[in-house]
Amino acid sequence: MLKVAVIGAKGRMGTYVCEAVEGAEDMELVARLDAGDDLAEVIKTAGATHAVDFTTPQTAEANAMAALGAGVHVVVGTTGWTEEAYARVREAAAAAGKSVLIAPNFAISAVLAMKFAAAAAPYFESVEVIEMHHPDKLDAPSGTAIATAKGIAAAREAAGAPALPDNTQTDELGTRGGKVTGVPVHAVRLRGLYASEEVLLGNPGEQLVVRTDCFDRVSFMPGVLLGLRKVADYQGLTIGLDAFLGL
Ligand SMILES: NC(=O)C1=CN([C@@H]2O[C@H](COP(=O)(O)OP(=O)(O)OC[C@H]3O[C@@H](n4cnc5c(N)ncnc54)[C@H](OP(=O)(O)O)[C@@H]3O)[C@@H](O)[C@H]2O)C=CC1
Ligand SMILES: O=C(O)C1=N[C@H](C(=O)O)C[C@H](O)C1
Repeated sequence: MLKVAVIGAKGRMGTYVCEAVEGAEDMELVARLDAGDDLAEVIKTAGATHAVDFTTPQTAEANAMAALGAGVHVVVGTTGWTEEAYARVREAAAAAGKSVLIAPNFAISAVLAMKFAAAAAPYFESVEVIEMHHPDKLDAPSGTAIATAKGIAAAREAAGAPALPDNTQTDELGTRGGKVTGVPVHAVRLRGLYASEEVLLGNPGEQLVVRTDCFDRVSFMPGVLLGLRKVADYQGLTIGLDAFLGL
């Protein structure tokens, strides 16, 4: 039986995660943690084996460190990570002998969209990413868009694809988007939307669109439960759910 502590339990995602863990036959929800709680103390006292974090880009690293310090495996859905923060968590996980999964997106449609976009990217002259979210989101661009752009850039580099064509001479307002590893990323914040992403790939006379839409937070729950079930099987830090899906 996995004994799970949920960090950010009162949040939009945390509420769903608590419900999903409570509904899983092989899991027990042993702690609900929020801002102001002594994470390490509560996690230890509750006898947790695993912690899940859905909090804020400003707090996720410290929370992961506290959970590792309390001796549990950690699954993180919070976005806004830097390469330096990944390195610090990788080191802490190795020192603690525990495993960590940090995944920018737990929805199968989004994980596959990232894979499909990377697979297609070397075959097109142009690629741009448009992510569209609810306006309560704290970070832009989304963690998913950053991971998508990095995957596209890596695939193009491995294939020896040339730089993306763009003859823009002036863009004082930054309307050509932010460049993530050279790939333009555009962020839309619109009431009524939840979480969508489109990757536009263009060649002379043709376009491919890879699109994922999450309409409800329930879409992330199978991935979060899978992450909890599998994280201990993978040593150290894993970034992205794709490894756990055999992708
Ligand atoms: N990987 C994925 O598949 C997904 C990732 N996300 C990411 O998850 C994160 C959370 O999103 P969402 O649930 O919408 O955000 P919310 O703002 O709804 O929830 C965040 C929660 O974290 C709590 N919190 C803040 N600081 C701390 C802290 N130091 N310790 C413990 N709890 C704290 C907040 O409490 P309070 O309000 O009291 O400050 C709040 O309850 C975001 O980074 C988002 O991008 C979202 C969806 C899917
Ligand atoms: O904040 C959200 O809501 C989401 N955040 C994640 C991200 O930044 O990619 C995943 C999903 O898009 C929902």
